[in-house]
Amino acid sequence: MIIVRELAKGFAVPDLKRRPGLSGQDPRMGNGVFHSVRSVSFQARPGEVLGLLGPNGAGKTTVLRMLSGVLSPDQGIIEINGRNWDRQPEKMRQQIGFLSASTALYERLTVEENLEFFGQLYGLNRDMIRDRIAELSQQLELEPFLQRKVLELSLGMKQRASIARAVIHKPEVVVLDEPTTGLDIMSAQAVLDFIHSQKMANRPVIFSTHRLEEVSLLCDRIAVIMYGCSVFEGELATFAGTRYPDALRQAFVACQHEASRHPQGLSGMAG
Ligand SMILES: Nc1ncnc2c1ncn2[C@@H]1O[C@H](COP(=O)(O)OP(=O)(O)OP(=O)(O)O)[C@@H](O)[C@H]1O
Repeated sequence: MIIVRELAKGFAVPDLKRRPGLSGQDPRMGNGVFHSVRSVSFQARPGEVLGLLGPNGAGKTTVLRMLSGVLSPDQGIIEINGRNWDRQPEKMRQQIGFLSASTALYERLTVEENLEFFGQLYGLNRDMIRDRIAELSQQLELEPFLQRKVLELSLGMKQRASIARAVIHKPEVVVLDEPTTGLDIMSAQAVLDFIHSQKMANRPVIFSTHRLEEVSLLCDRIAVIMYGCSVFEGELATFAGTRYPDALRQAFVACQHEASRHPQGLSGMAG
């Protein structure tokens, strides 16, 4: 189980007024600091899939980077299976499998060589790496291109190989930042099937997406983030009823309108 409570993260930014893409009413601008994430909370139990939703720039990637140990939070708690890891980024990396747009593979190595390399980095022995590659090859349909160099792969193949890299160490929690963005239908489906397989294996999965069909297909819970605050956290059905994905779209748009009306005073709504 992963519990995230009141995470916050700000970045020192010398000239906030000149930052592109920020609306004049964005309450996150401070004195030389942009408070990218102000207060985000959610949880996912074993076998639950949690969708992280929010408009561009809401703070989703920043939250996920804190979960992965890439960024340390200014405030808040990240607890995995009863232990608080947020001040131990090295240990956190062992607990979490994190995929983001910057999860890189060595282009001149084959997929299998990449997985062996990253498996060794995580301290897995030869047998463990072999078993894990076999398991992930099946889950992510990697067999046809395991022996191919990464530079020869399509975007969809690369993404599946990157996911395998991210979870080679069999983490407790899987965290995926927009895992299907830019993928064709078959590759996106392979990624969604993988998320489902993690759910079946009783592992919590947290993923961010702008695709509401994916949310309605896969998610048990959602966390909606606006201006760096979670404005809803709870079961999908509580947020949007059961008529997906139309009702979900309507609920999300209504939530965004409401948040834009008083962005300073956002407070969470638990479901
Ligand atoms: N290192 C940083 N320094 C300054 N500002 C940052 C930094 N990282 C993120 N931000 C800002 O924090 C805000 C939230 O960014 P983030 O990438 O977390 O949003 P997001 O919800 O993932 O957006 P998208 O859906 O477009 O991917 C943005 O305004 C972004 O420019």
